[in-house]
Amino acid sequence: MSDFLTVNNLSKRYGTGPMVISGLNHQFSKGKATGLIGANGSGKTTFLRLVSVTAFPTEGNITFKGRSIYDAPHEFLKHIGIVTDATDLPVYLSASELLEWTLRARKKWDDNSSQKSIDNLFARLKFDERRHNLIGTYSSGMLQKTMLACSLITEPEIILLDEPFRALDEGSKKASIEILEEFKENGGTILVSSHLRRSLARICDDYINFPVTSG
Ligand SMILES: Nc1ncnc2c1ncn2[C@@H]1O[C@H](COP(=O)(O)OP(=O)(O)OP(=O)(O)O)[C@@H](O)[C@H]1O
Repeated sequence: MSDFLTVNNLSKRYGTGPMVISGLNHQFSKGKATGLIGANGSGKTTFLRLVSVTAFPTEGNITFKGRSIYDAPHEFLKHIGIVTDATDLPVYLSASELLEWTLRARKKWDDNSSQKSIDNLFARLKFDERRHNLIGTYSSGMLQKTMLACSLITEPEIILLDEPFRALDEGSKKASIEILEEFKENGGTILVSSHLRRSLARICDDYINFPVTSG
């Protein structure tokens, strides 16, 4: 689909600093995964912030189904799941409670089936009984699994993943990739960043390379 998620001549600088992203054009398609590849500081996280409407372009635009995502951010964000590089999850909830809260906030909670869906997703991600402990006690891998589960549980159209495998052990990484492949097979779109191209080889259909700019 040509008019799904489109990046038009996108540029971003912070304040009066150098351009971090310059004139980027790209079309993302349904059911495809795109790797965002580049060295540290090349602008991958900045690009994901622009797509998640937590930063705004200096020039250019991003459209979703023909409409600027900056015109109606909440409408757009209903369709999005996000795994960021931040770890500021609510420390006094458990992962299980956070997913319940997320489904209720999106008005997708179902008394009959939602708890089972949450338990199944955590089991597939190899997240054991500690998912019922408070998030404040979690390791970095457990935080990453919590965010991944949170991004998937609402069945979004697009997921944005910033280095989603960084803290995962091999078994959990393999399990996560299988879940992401299934998400794609069901028509989901994935934007995933990494500084290591080979870590994305199994799921990505194409790539955007982010060069480091010196100003
Ligand atoms: N809030 C900000 N204010 C000013 N400059 C910023 C801000 N956030 C990022 N930058 C700068 O923008 C550039 C790109 O940073 P960004 O975090 O997008 O890169 P990245 O490719 O995600 O890096 P990494 O792989 O290390 O996470 C860097 O030079 C960084 O210092």
